[in-house]
Amino acid sequence: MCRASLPFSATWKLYLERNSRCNVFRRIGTAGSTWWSPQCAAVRQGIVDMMHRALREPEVKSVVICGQDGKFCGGADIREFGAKMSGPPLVPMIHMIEAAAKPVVAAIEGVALGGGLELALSCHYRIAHSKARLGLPEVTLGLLPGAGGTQRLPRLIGVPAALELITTGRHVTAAEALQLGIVDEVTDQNAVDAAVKFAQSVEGKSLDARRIGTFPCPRPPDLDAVFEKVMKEVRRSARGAIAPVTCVQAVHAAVTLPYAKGMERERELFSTLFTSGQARALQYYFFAQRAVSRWSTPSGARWDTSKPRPVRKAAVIGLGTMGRGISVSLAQAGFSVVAVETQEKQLLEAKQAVSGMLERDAKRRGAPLAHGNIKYSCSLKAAADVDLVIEAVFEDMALKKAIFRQLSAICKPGTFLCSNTSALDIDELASQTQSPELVVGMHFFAPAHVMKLLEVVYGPRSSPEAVATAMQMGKKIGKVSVAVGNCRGFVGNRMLKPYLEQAFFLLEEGATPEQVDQVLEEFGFPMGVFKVSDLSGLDVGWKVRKADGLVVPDSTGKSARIQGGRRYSPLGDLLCEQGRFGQKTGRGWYQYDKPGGRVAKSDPWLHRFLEEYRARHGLVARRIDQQEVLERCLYALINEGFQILQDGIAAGPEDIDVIYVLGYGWPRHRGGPMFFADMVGLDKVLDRLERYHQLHPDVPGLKPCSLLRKLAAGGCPPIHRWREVIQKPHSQL
Ligand SMILES: CCC[C@H](O)CC(=O)SCCNC(=O)CCNC(=O)[C@H](O)C(C)(C)COP(=O)([O-])OP(=O)([O-])OC[C@H]1O[C@@H](n2cnc3c(N)ncnc32)[C@H](O)[C@@H]1OP(=O)([O-])[O-]
Repeated sequence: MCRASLPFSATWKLYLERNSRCNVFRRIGTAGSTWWSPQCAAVRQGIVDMMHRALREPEVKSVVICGQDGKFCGGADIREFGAKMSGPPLVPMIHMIEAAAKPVVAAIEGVALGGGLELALSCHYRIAHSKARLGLPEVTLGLLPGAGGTQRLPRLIGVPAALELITTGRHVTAAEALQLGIVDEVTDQNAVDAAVKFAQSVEGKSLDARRIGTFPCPRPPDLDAVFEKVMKEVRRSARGAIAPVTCVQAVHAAVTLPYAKGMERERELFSTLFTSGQARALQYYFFAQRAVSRWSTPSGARWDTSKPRPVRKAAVIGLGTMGRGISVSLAQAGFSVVAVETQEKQLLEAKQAVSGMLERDAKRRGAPLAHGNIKYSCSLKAAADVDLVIEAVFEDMALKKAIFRQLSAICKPGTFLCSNTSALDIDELASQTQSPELVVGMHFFAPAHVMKLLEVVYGPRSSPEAVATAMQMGKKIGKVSVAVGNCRGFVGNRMLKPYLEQAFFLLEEGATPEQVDQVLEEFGFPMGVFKVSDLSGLDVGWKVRKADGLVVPDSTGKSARIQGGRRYSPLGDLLCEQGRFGQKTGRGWYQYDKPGGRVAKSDPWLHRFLEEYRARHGLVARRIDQQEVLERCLYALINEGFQILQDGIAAGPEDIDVIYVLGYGWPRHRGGPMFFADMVGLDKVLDRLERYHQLHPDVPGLKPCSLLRKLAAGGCPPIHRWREVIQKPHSQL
């Protein structure tokens, strides 16, 4: 319950009590509550009652609303969305605060997010601690600020700034909030004390100019053009997400309608989003991203029982693109880094490149330069005294093995040896060392200093301590780390294989790269599979396929379309043989204006090549519709995801979904591949896979995995119950 105290003569403090780290509304009140839950109803009731008392009692001249333990409020409790709302409604409560005849001041410490900021905006003044963060992140949960945020913020800070904050959900610092005019004062001292002092200083003054709901909304002179431009931009970057677009509509209402009508419009739009599948997906993803830190392995090691060892000094071996990005990430996080590249010339180039990256980043963030944290060396011996090594040399097992053997001899006892391999066997690398329990994979994604994802790969011999240390290290450098088992390609790249394979098969059967890419981009991927292939270089996969012995002609001299009894498409290999490696050579699945060009253009050569290829192999092109493109690519990938769960390579569907959203451009508003399967319906996914497998019996990737069958046979339990089925291998569910 809210409680009031009178520590300062005539100012009441309304405490928003909480007992959690984030102070969401659920936890305002000792048991925790949301605006919708009974406990939160009690909180709202408490605020309403206390406000009534404060307004009634003549000796009270002002009110301060604050959180406890240094946090104002993180907004509504997402877990409890959907529960029936009881108690005083939120919006009238906010109106009651705004209409109060005595000054109400919000003392913002920690965070004021979502409904928390909306509450603060209903106060007449806002005082923030300098370390506080403020924002309306509802859009990231598939919602819009539904308690007046879309109507008050533009009135307070103007339409362009409000649109930017509401459509991105970006948090701002207290300093930026002051600059924008969201808060009235920022303090380094105790914000509650400052707010109380401030409240006392404005007692008795007119509040007419302080009620944001009564402000006219500033109207840009070229209103239609402004909104048209913003809408176009938001639609483009939203890639099918509806919440950002709806946010723009809500802000438009603030400008074009009187306040009360604007609030009605906000409520209508909020209700539409609230029940949408996208909101479900984004809220699932919010928790999935947090769930992956509670990792476990099939051997029983767990996040809460395995202790990481401190790492102060780390070495990066190999300073190609990945090694440079990793060095930058480590240096920025304050680790002391030894960067090793055996060739002097490459070392010098890498040093310049890393310095440039650090400088640009420091400038962008206004942060101090982290140059001094990195020492460069041509010798592996420089890694002798580090606590952890990340090897990032070429994807070549023989080379990596040699390095692991040397590192094992050079490094001090207890040094963790990690490999940034994207697919190779961690156990094979561990077997080269004297202490295989210290070996894990740390698979970064390019560009390594930008991409948020890290796959931490444990082998059968990796110790829980090694996994815990790599996971913690990932967290320290700002990554979302996901612990995964050891297999070819781990989770992300393993699932990519059947997806790519289907894309190639579709070309053989009559599709074009443009058609496949368009379908995938309309689904929400930033780039279709063929554009990604051109960007990352076709030669990468070609090298791997050659090493795997797949690039061989058949008995008639044509490139083989069956390998090891299963269908194989040599299309990628044939392009590489023509020197078409993608953007870097100016030609790939598309053409570019020059080598290194970025804008993909349809290439008539490629279309002719496909026709000739089909003719050579006796394939007759057919019309392939959008649904088939999507289902074959995505369901093959999802099927592999189920196989990964069945094999225990990922502990749960959340791990896979986080990997796909953060590492492979899976649209966040679709939750991730496993969540998407849940939304589509497991029985439907199974049915379609069965059908496609009947049509293509030589494609094992289309054969539904037994876990999928089991889940479908068990009545398609919701995604949060899949773990129960996975953990009970014999369960019939
Ligand atoms: C009518 C309309 C009203 C309004 O417009 C709608 C809203 O307000 S929508 C809401 C708008 N608000 C937002 O979108 C704010 C979303 N939250 C955040 O941005 C960060 O959590 C916050 C900055 C608050 C703390 O960061 P941090 O210190 O790094 O800590 P952390 O992130 O690790 O979280 C700690 C624990 O709290 C959990 N949890 C957190 N938030 C919520 C929640 N809202 N709910 C439930 N739970 C939540 C989180 O899962 C975790 O649990 P666990 O079991 O330990 O894994």
